[in-house]
Amino acid sequence: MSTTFVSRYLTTSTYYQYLLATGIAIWATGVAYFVYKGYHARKPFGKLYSAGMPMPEWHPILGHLMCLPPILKTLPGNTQQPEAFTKLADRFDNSDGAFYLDLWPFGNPLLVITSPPLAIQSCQQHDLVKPHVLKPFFEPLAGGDNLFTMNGSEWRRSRALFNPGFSANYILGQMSHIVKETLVYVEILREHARGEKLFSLDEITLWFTLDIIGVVTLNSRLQSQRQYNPLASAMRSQVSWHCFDDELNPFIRWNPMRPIVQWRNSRTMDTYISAELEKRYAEFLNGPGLGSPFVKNASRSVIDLAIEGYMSQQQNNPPKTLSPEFKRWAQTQIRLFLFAGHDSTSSTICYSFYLLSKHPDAMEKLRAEHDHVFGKDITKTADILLEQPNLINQLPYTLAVIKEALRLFPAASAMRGGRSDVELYHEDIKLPTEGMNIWILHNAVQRNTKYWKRADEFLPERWLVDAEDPLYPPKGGFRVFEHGPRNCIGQTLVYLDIKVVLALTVREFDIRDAYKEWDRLHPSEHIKTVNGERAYQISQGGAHPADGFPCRVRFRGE
Ligand code: HEM
Repeated sequence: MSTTFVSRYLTTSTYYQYLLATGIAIWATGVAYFVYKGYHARKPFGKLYSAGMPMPEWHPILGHLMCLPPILKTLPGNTQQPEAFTKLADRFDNSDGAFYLDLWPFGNPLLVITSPPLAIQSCQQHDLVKPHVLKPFFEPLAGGDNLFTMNGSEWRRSRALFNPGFSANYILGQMSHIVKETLVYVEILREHARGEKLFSLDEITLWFTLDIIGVVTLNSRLQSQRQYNPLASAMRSQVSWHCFDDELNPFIRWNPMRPIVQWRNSRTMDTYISAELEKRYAEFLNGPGLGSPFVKNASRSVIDLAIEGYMSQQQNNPPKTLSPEFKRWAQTQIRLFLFAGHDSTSSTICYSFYLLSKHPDAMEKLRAEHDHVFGKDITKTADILLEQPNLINQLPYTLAVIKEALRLFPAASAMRGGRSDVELYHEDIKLPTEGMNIWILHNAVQRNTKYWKRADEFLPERWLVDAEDPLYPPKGGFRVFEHGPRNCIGQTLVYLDIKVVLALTVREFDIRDAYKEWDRLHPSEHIKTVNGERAYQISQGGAHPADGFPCRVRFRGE
């Protein structure tokens, strides 16, 4: 009996020793791997630093990790990363155009661009690819490689396929759909005005922009402003569960529920889109070719263009059902359009209302322009727009207001992958780009005081003056939709959409932020402004106004 005891004891002890040794070996391998990766991550920055390239004080072990905490301390906890980077640029010399940033292991190697000439070089003069780091951001939203993240011939083919759906003429032809959805939005604003309640403007606007992009993409009404729609709800849920690169809270970053919820949302979106694809394909097969270019007023919605592209590859012998590969591809593109098409537009609508409410003189000019173009009877505006959609192109001041909102509060930015044979020229310095993710920081470029006069002021007039006027926008300074081949495919829709919204709302309502009231209801000691701005931008898909833009709306004159 005692022998059994000893052998068991020895066996158990050996087992624990084995376990301990394995643990130590794994830990040592992990540490060695971490050191190896760290060394290779820091090495290029060491060279750049020694060569005097623009960057904050760099440390061989910590890189730039210690630069950010003092800045983050001065900002609200949820502010978007670009705010911290812009502030960082103010803290060292030689930083008015670009600077390198080494944030490993919390971030990828960055070359941050803050000046128009360098942005032009990055996106227009060189044909640089979209880098891999964009993929994890888009994966939960689109479900795979998509028009935004693709490169090379795959991207060229897809872009050429979808371009016709976003031409100025075709988008203007969507006026009746846009007015229809906007009238629902206006009715919801009326209900809020009657109810005299505090509400989130961003929230109701997001559902509205989803309904617009739903029509443009799927050729069918989602009606998510008024009722539950599985696709729209899953997309909004996916955005709200999205984890951003700058998320430091480990409980949010590694929330075990996230993959489950995102998987379920993905499945809901794919199932919905798959059914729409099947339905539309059957209509194509059985009907006169609804999306056919030979049919007058043919639809060029994203879904129809995708199916047309598929059919054109079938050599006059279309199969009875869509192939699984095509369906997978189309689902991904459609999900991307639904996300990109609603998220940033909503934010811009909120900021347009916000800036107008802070600048009564601009609001007065805007209303005068609408009175002049549509007449003083505001009940007729929608019908006038339906009868003469072209009138929407006769609103120069309205367009200037929207551009100024986009300049001051850009909802997105751009990124390109650097290359060993590409250097950017900044004054007399050559900036190597190899191994860097070149981040064109629209916030910083569009407020760069070296190029823009009165950069932080809301001045719609700058979009209406002659080139000799000091206020005139600098070349390449307005990048909100980027320039060059990878520019935003949806920009015409954005302008049309927001112009219609303003035309149908500003003369009926006074829309004001209610941040003071919100802060009274949600007291906290935390910092709540960025450069004195309470409606600062946070990452939530694209950049959105903090706290969903709490707001109150009243009928004008009440
Ligand atoms: C205020 C609203 C919007 C802003 C600020 C915005 C901004 C941008 C920017 C900056 C890019 C280029 C990114 C880069 O170069 O890395 C882009 C690309 C893109 N946008 Fe938008 N966008 C808006 C609305 C829309 C809408 C309404 C749609 C859909 C109809 C859309 C669909 C896309 C797509 C598909 C791309 C990728 C294009 C390509 O690479 O070929 N966006 N957007």
